[in-house]
Amino acid sequence: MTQQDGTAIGIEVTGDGAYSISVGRDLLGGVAETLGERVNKVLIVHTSTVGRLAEELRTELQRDFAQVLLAEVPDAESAKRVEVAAFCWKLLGQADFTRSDAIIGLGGGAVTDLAGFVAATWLRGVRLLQIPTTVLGMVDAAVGGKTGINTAEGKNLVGAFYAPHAVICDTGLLETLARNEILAGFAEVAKYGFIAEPEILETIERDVDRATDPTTPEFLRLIELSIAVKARVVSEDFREGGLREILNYGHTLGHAIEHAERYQWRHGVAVSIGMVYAAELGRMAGQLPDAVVDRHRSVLGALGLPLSYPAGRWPGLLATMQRDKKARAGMLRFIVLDDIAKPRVLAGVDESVLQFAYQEIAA
Ligand SMILES: NC(=O)c1ccc[n+]([C@@H]2O[C@H](COP(=O)([O-])OP(=O)(O)OC[C@H]3O[C@@H](n4cnc5c(N)ncnc54)[C@H](O)[C@@H]3O)[C@@H](O)[C@H]2O)c1
Ligand SMILES: O=C(O)C(=O)C[C@@H](O)[C@H](O)[C@H](O)COP(=O)(O)O
Ligand SMILES: [Zn+2]
Repeated sequence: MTQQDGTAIGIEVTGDGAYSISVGRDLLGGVAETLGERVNKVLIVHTSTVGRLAEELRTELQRDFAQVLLAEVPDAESAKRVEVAAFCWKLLGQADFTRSDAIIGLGGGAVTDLAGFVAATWLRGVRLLQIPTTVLGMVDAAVGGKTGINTAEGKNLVGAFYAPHAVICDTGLLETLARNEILAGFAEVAKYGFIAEPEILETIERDVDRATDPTTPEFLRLIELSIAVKARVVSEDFREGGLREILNYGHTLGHAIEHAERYQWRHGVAVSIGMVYAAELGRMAGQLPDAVVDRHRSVLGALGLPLSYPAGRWPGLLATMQRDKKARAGMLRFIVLDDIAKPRVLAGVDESVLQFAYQEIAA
């Protein structure tokens, strides 16, 4: 991490398609420069919840670029549909967007996943600038180059690995974000604590209110620590050949819960339950100590996140998990911990053990 000009921290993702993630406040004045001179036209993909911000950004960018268009898309998970991607492709086609033009994803993780997918697929790839406006987008969705949409069969089943040109995380944009959205984002922050960075867990345990208040130094530190873990992993394994799978901690069951809830639940909320399940599995099928399992419940509980799910839902969840991207030849794979910051893949576990672990989180 390098301090840039006193206001922004720069975190680098290295390897093919290297890019920089800036974290700080009042950073949107630098968007035009970040996009670069070769860009001619810009499409800003956003939802109505950040509509005013999108308008302001458009006005600002019109000084530097020939054409700046807005694509307002449906809110939250409804944005991650092929029909919405097609709507964006249509706008790009009608405005004659070429490979020297650019797309901005401005919004939560759902918007940045969609905008990233549209950028990856339009003309097989145009410049992408991600400007996340949620905690979850800043620490996770917008910063790692995984893009995608859902299908009727499951979550993120269509997508591409596509590196952004840059990511700008302006924490001032979080001022309008609802408290429950901040806490949902903290599920992914806690995930980094469990898989890699104990300081994150200690900071939440010390004072959860300060940790989750976007105006405190503790909050900023947690955002930076989280992005740093993600950047380290993505730099080493952009296309998820191995190491990157650890970022899916809690997601095998989490994605199945999102599917079961018809995507009406927030991603982080589902992942919270998924992490408690993964911890129980790590205890039963691995060697995770009881105290660490308890710590999952205390940290996630302190964040006000759910820890259990109805007992009768197991058969449906199991069927959905078989379609998880980590599954190989019908064999389910989970990320479990041997201890804090010691993640590994667990594969080929007997279904009875999977169900037994589920009983521990069943409401
Ligand atoms: N690509 C990845 O690596 C990755 C990682 C994690 C999550 N994700 C995806 O991210 C999505 C979840 O992202 P999310 O939690 O940001 O949810 P989201 O995008 O649905 O946003 C949550 C809500 O906050 C609103 N909002 C956004 N910014 C706001 C602001 N500044 N002020 C007021 N309201 C605002 C949105 O309109 C929405 O209603 C899921 O689809 C998940 O699969 C992707
Ligand atoms: O960046 C990654 O890699 C992750 O797994 C991050 C997750 O938090 C994220 O939800 C991701 O979209 C899940 O990936 P998927 O490949 O299982 O859809
Ligand atoms: Zn996630």
